[in-house]
Amino acid sequence: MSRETEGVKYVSTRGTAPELGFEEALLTGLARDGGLYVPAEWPSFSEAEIRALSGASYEETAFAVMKPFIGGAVPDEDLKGMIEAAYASFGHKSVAPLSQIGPNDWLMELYHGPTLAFKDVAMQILARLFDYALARRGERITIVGATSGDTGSAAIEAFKGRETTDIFILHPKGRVSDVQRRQMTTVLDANVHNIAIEGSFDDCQALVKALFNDHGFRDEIRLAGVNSINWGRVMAQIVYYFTSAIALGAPARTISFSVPTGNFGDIFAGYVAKQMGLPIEQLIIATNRNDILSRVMTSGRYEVGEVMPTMSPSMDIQVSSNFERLLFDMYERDGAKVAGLMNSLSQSGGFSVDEERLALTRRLFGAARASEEETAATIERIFKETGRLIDPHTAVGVKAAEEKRQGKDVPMVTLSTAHPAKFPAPVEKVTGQHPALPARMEGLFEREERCATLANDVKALSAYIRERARVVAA
Ligand SMILES: Cc1ncc(COP(=O)(O)O)c(C=O)c1O
Ligand SMILES: N[C@@H](CCOP(=O)(O)O)C(=O)O
Repeated sequence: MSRETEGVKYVSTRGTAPELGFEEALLTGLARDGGLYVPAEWPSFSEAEIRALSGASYEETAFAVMKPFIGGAVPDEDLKGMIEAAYASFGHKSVAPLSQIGPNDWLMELYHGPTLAFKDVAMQILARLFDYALARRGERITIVGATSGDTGSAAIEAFKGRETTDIFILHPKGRVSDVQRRQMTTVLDANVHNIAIEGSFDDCQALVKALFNDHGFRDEIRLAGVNSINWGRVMAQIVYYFTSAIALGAPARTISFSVPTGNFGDIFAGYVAKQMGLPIEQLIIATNRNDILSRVMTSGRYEVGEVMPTMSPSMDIQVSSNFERLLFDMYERDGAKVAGLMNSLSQSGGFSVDEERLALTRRLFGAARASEEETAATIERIFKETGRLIDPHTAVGVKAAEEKRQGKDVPMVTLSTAHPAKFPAPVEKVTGQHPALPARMEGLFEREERCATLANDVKALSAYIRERARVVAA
């Protein structure tokens, strides 16, 4: 691994925004040319360095994996302190434990954080990194984020009450589960603002991007992002690919992962782990019937359609932000090419990927889509075979793993991205069992809710935020 990490540089996938250091990339979110920041180079670990992590705690591995992306921006002792604090509240001391569901099949339980979904793993450290940087600079920011349910609850939990930050979270009205909505709207801290948008998650995400692309507004409210457009989110998610692969025998063995996918952030973290030297055999893109990602892998055509509601609502997404980061690597980091593809996406709703580049990508990525019936049948089967309740997003991952796995000898880890109690209705319907919320969430359904409703209109949204954000432009 290169020890020369002092000045880690970040570049935009569209090639024209300024290169930034770690802290600026973190606070900037979306690049000013509309692209996403990625490190100028992927750091790499030797086999011996990966082997040395066997027996390390989650926190120790997190430090080793994230440090090369942070460089000198945070002194080691401070970073270690933030990592310890981030995971202290998790309900399992391994943070992301593995449990076996078949002879060579595993679930990685990513739902032991405060809001019961994998987003907590990154959000808990991200909030601390933000606070650290802002306190050092004596600055405040305004976070605006889009959620299909889980990012929003994790972000609100991580940023509530923080002096440095106001947070505005947009969710698609009526399209998140009751537990997800209440996890957001019952947080009444003065710096938290929930907004239900009359539209889909894609509309919410497009509104956030429009705010970022309005440079005047962006500078005025000191806009920052906590969606996976923010590199810090992806960075923190790389860690659990390392901990799980090492627990199952890496670097001596290769491991495959099936990843329930919507915005392509979580699976992109797996791709980065592979670039860093982790021996990953296969990464399976698991989608529900909003299957734009499985279609692009099969046909090469990325074509946006209507978002369809499913029992895995957090993945009801068509415009998948982080696919742009993969395209950047597929096109040898040619920012102009990526900008062209993204332009065609916004002008005509789609673009095509060259067949030869796709063929190379398919060496690592498989893709499968689970229908609603298949998702329900998988929840039922896993319950019958193992006595476990799994949530519908996890079920999509398990189904895709069954369909796409190559080689029975390679351990297959499905990312279990949410606790079943976040989506009780479909789980209870097929198993007859009601997945209970943990005791610490008792009273969630009795608490007062606070949430505004706005049309899918960027002007109305920016006016609403401007009135409430406490940041005043310098
Ligand atoms: C429970 C759950 N599973 C899977 C996903 C998909 O993750 P990603 O958007 O990183 O692909 C999400 C949200 O994004 C989620 O909330
Ligand atoms: N499924 C997500 C959608 C937003 O994705 P992100 O990873 O880009 O924040 C959610 O639950 O909000």
